[in-house]
Amino acid sequence: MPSSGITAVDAAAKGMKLERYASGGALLLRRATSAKLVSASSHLLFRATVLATLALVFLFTLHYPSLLSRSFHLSAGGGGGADDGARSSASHRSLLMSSASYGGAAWEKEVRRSARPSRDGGISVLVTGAAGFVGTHCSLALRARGDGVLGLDNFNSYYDPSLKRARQALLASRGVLVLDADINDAPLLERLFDVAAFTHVLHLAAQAGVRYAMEAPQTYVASNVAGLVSVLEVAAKHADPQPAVVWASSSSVYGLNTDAPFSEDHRTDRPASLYAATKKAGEAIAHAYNHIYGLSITGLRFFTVYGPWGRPDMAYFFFARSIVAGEPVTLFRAADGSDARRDFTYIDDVVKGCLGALDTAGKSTGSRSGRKSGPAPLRVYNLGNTSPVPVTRMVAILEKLLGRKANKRVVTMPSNGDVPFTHANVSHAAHDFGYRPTTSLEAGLRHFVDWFVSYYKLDAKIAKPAAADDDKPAKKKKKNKAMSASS
Ligand SMILES: O=C(O)[C@H]1O[C@H](OP(=O)(O)OP(=O)(O)OC[C@H]2O[C@@H](n3ccc(=O)[nH]c3=O)[C@H](O)[C@@H]2O)[C@H](O)[C@@H](O)[C@@H]1O
Repeated sequence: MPSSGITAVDAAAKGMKLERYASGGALLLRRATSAKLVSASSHLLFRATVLATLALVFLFTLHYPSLLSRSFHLSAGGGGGADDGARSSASHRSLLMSSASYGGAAWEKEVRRSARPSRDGGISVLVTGAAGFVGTHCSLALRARGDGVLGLDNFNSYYDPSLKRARQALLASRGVLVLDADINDAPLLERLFDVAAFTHVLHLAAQAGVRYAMEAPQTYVASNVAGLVSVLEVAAKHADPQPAVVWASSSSVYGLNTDAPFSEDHRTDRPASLYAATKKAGEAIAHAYNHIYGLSITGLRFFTVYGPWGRPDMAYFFFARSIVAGEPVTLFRAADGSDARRDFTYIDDVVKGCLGALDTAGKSTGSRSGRKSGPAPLRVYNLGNTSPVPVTRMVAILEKLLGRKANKRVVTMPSNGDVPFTHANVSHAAHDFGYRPTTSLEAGLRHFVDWFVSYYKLDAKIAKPAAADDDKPAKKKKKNKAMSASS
């Protein structure tokens, strides 16, 4: 009988192991409980796991020290406007998405692959703000014609980062890599220039938005001033050879200028917002880097760019949302009672302007040694539509396309940095690289609404007019009782 007094059947039933040993002729029964075995093996497993984790952390820290600090940059920087939770979770996700590959051989290979042109004579462009609105469209267009494109974006939460992620996915499907990285991360920028021979930088990363500058002034300085300097520093002093830089300035630099249409020769010393002031500062900074380091620099003054994959912080975009949701839209009227007007410019026209500017940029003349062989190009161009439209008209077009009336509230323009009108003269861009905007606001907003409805899956909610004629005034439609129509 077993010395324990427990039968084999009982033991089996209780999950015990019975083992028999012959020792000195006596039958010994040794009992070991499953619990003990499990406990012993999990201790071993736990120790092994801890050791392996420590070893991995040690190796990781040795190989990717900059990544650990980058996670701080990403969560501390950014545009703001959304809660910190969203920002830090976006940063955390960014870290996860990039940590596997930053800095290693596989990462370098991917960077080179994305930056390499696929056509003879193609250019290689580092696009900052590549997951932004203009950045996405320019990157796609460059890629489509066989140029190399490597994108950077910090995916901040100034507006919905999931839209930026969707743009990133679209770019990835076309072979364009967009790294989670901040333009103020100078070591990373240097590393990129060591890995890939960029011929051009299309610098579009910025803190955009005129009115938000009153809420978060420091983010404008960090992105539009410090960030620009960071990019120009690397392009001027580290890249070898120096690339040509094309960057996004803004129509807002014309500020309180009253001469119209706005020409590049007009005054730009009266900005109406901090946003405009940082863009104006950028133009002065560009002058200095061109002068000292022989960097070829082109500033593009964009005029209220709109279209598919656009920015949700812009009026046409959030007006569309409000119209669909039946929420009020607030329209600003100039102090003299006139409607505010904008030279709304369609994204495809702007993309042509950006590519034209890249193609005609001309070479930088400086080198790492700090000497320049002669003067380099320094240019600035308006990229507008040349036909300002009242904001009230923009809303009327949206109403027609969405098949719903807006619930309008008209107020006198608050003192928020806005200017009453913009109007571009584009003769310099037309002369130098054949820039000719061709898209009417009606046609452009139709493309936007098509995208908007499909991206946000609004088809069921919106009965779009079958074939609205863009250029004729809206026909009277049956009033949908569910829609509010006060003005
Ligand atoms: O052209 C530019 O340089 C600038 O264009 C836009 O700035 P903005 O023209 O002010 O564009 P929106 O914010 O979309 O405003 C468009 C118009 O709608 C008006 N608006 C805006 C918001 C609102 O609630 N109500 C309203 O009537 C504004 O006064 C303005 O006349 C961009 O937001 C800037 O980043 C860009 O640099």
